[in-house]
Formats: sequence, structure tokens, C-alpha cells
Amino acid sequence: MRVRKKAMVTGGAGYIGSHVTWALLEAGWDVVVIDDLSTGRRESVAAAAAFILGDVGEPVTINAALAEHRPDAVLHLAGSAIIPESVIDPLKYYRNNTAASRTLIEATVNAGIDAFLFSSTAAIYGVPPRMPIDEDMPTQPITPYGTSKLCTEFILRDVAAATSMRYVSLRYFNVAGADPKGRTGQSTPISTHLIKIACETIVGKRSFFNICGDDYPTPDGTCIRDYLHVSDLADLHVTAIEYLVAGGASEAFNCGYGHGYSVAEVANVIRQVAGGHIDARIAPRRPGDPPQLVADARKIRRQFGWQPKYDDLRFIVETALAWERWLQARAA
Ligand SMILES: NC(=O)c1ccc[n+]([C@@H]2O[C@H](COP(=O)([O-])OP(=O)(O)OC[C@H]3O[C@@H](n4cnc5c(N)ncnc54)[C@H](O)[C@@H]3O)[C@@H](O)[C@H]2O)c1
Ligand SMILES: O=c1ccn([C@@H]2O[C@H](COP(=O)(O)OP(=O)(O)O[C@H]3O[C@H](CO)[C@H](O)[C@H](O)[C@H]3O)[C@@H](O)[C@H]2O)c(=O)[nH]1
Repeated sequence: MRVRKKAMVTGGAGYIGSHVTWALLEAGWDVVVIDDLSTGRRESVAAAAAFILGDVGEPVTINAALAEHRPDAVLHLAGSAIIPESVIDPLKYYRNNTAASRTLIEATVNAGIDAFLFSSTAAIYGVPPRMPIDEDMPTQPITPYGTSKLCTEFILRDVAAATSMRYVSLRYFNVAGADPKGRTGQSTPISTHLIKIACETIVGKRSFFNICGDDYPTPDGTCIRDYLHVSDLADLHVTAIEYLVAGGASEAFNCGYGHGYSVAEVANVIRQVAGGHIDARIAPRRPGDPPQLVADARKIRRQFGWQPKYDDLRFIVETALAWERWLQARAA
């Protein structure tokens, strides 16, 4: 009989998935990662985890992986995650976020695995009527990315009603920073995330970064987001999957700290951490950006007694920068 629980982490070679893999291993889980390396890196996967190179949207591959490893739980992080790209190429998002998830969910149910965690997003709320955003607010995504993720939430809701599978949907707000122990970080070669791009500017990979829009209906005109340290989020995955494996009911949770910073405020922290001049230029709005997204985080705090460890924008930027410096030194 197996004593240690085993988790399958899809997308475990990616930014968030590599942190989740470390958090599960530290909590005593065995981990098998499946990833097609479309945006992830094989080196990001902790050596103690098993690795399968494959597409979760391929039924033959995923059925074989589940049959071989027989995990107790599936944590589904694989997906495409760039909002502006989804506006330009929506079919890619419906294929890789919705259709591939459907295939994986079907394989999970057929394998008799009852615990499923899904990486959802604040983008399912679109432009919410008020702030902060609680889980019962209307879901009216304004981008194909958000809709592609919401479709998967609907599949999960209906499958959970019809089978013994239970799921937790974690609706991430803006994930940033890197492992404080320096083991992994955001390594995607083509970045669109603000803090990553700003750190690339600090290390000289770029000469400037853009502040995309200064005419939003916010106090300083720039967009407000709830930036959450990736290691706090990774710990939440362990908590949520242990809850499900122990028989917890299906739930959706917003994952954020419950307060936001504007892009201009982030730029100021970037300048402080850089300790010198950083060129941040006002640029036009980016398509698909709501003015403000801040989580009402009371539900997840209440359910799990969650106490974040890294709710500090400066620390988030410092860890992201340390990782960017490591990447640069490695490339040199
Ligand atoms: N980064 C954020 O701020 C954020 C916010 C909300 C939700 N999310 C969600 O979190 C998840 C992880 O995002 P991330 O920022 O780590 O992105 P990422 O691109 O670094 O990671 C995604 C991983 O999934 C893999 N992958 C993609 N499609 C696959 C497929 N069909 N089969 C197997 N592997 C596949 C990629 O190779 C990569 O390793 C995504 O589902 C994303 O939508 C991210
Ligand atoms: O070079 C840049 C990049 C971004 N921004 C701005 O910074 C803010 C944050 O943008 P990110 O690209 O870092 O993140 P998004 O808010 O677009 O999206 C992220 O957070 C969302 C929820 O808030 C979803 O979860 C999504 O998956 C995830 O990528 C936005 O106002 C954006 O316009 C800039 O000003 N300059």
C-alpha cells in the first residue's frame, strides 16, 4: 500500500507549476509532472518529481500517464496564459484551455480520481461592478482567455454534479515574484507580465518598460492589480488539494491579498529596488485590460485559515529581480 500521496501536476515545468511542485514535495507528496514544454522548461522541474513530456489535450498520452502513475489528485495548471495573445488568437485559447481541459477531466474521471484542482483566473470576472471581487460576482469575461477558463469552470461544475469527482477552482489574481530560496522563477522568454518586464529592464535586458495607459478611471490613471507572491499561491495549492483529498466539497476561491497597487505604484517600487533611474514610459492602453482587479480574499482565509507569508510588494519585486539576475548570469 502507498503511504505517501501522489499528485499529478500539469504544467509543472511552467512558472507557477514549478513552485507548486516544490511546495507539494516539501509537504511530503510524491509528484509527477506532465508538460509539453510549450512555454515551460524541463530544468524548472524539481529533480525529485517524475516528468512526462506530453500534451494534456492528447487522450492517449494523458490516459497512459494516469494509468501508469495512478495519482490521488490532479492539479491542472497547464494552459496558455497571455491575455493579449488570446485576443489575437482566440482559437488557440479555446483549444489549449478549454478543449484540452475537457480531455483531461474526462481522463481523470475515467481513472477514478476524485480530487481535481484547476488554475482559474480573475479574468473570468471581466470588468466587475464593484471592488473588491468576491466569488459570487457575475462572471462576464472580456477576453477569450477569461472565457476559455470560465468554460472549464462550467465543465467542472457539471461533471462534479454528475460524478464523484470534486474540484477546487483557484481564481488567481496577479501572480508575481519567485521562490525565496532561488530554486525557480518565471523563465518564459517572451514576457508580458508587468513585474517580470520591469525586472528585465533593471538587469538591462530591455532599455525601458511601458506603463500601458494612464487614462483609466483610477486615482492615478493607471490600472490597479492585486499582486500575489507565487510561493504563497503554491502553498495554497497544497492546502486546497489536501482539503479535497480529505473529502472537501467543490469550491471556487479567489486568490489574492485583498489590496491592489497601480502600475505607477509598481513602477515606483521598481525604481526603489533598482536604486537608480529606470525608464518607464507612458504608452497606449493594452487591449483587454480592466481598470481594476482586487480580490475579496475573505473566503479563502476563512476556509483554510490562510496566513500569507509574503504580502509585501517590495519583497515580491526583490525575489523576481533575484531570479532575473540568476537567469542573466546563466545566459552569460
Ligand atoms: N501567471 C499568472 O498571473 C496567472 C494568473 C491566473 C491564472 N494563471 C494560470 O496558471 C497556469 C500557469 O500559468 P503560468 O503563469 O505558470 O504559465 P506558464 O506558461 O509558465 O506555465 C504553463 C505550463 O503549461 C505547459 N503547457 C501548456 N499547454 C500544455 C498542454 N496542452 N499540455 C501540457 N503542458 C502544457 C507549458 O509548457 C508551461 O510549462 C495557467 O493555466 C494560467 O492560465 C496564471
Ligand atoms: O509592460 C507592461 C505590462 C503590463 N502592464 C500593465 O500592468 C498590469 C498587469 O499586467 P500583467 O500583464 O502583469 O497581468 P494581467 O493583469 O494582464 O494578467 C494577469 O492577471 C490576471 C488577473 O488579474 C489573470 O490572472 C492573468 O492570467 C494574468 O496573466 C496591467 O494593467 C497592464 O496593462 C504595463 O503597464 N506594462
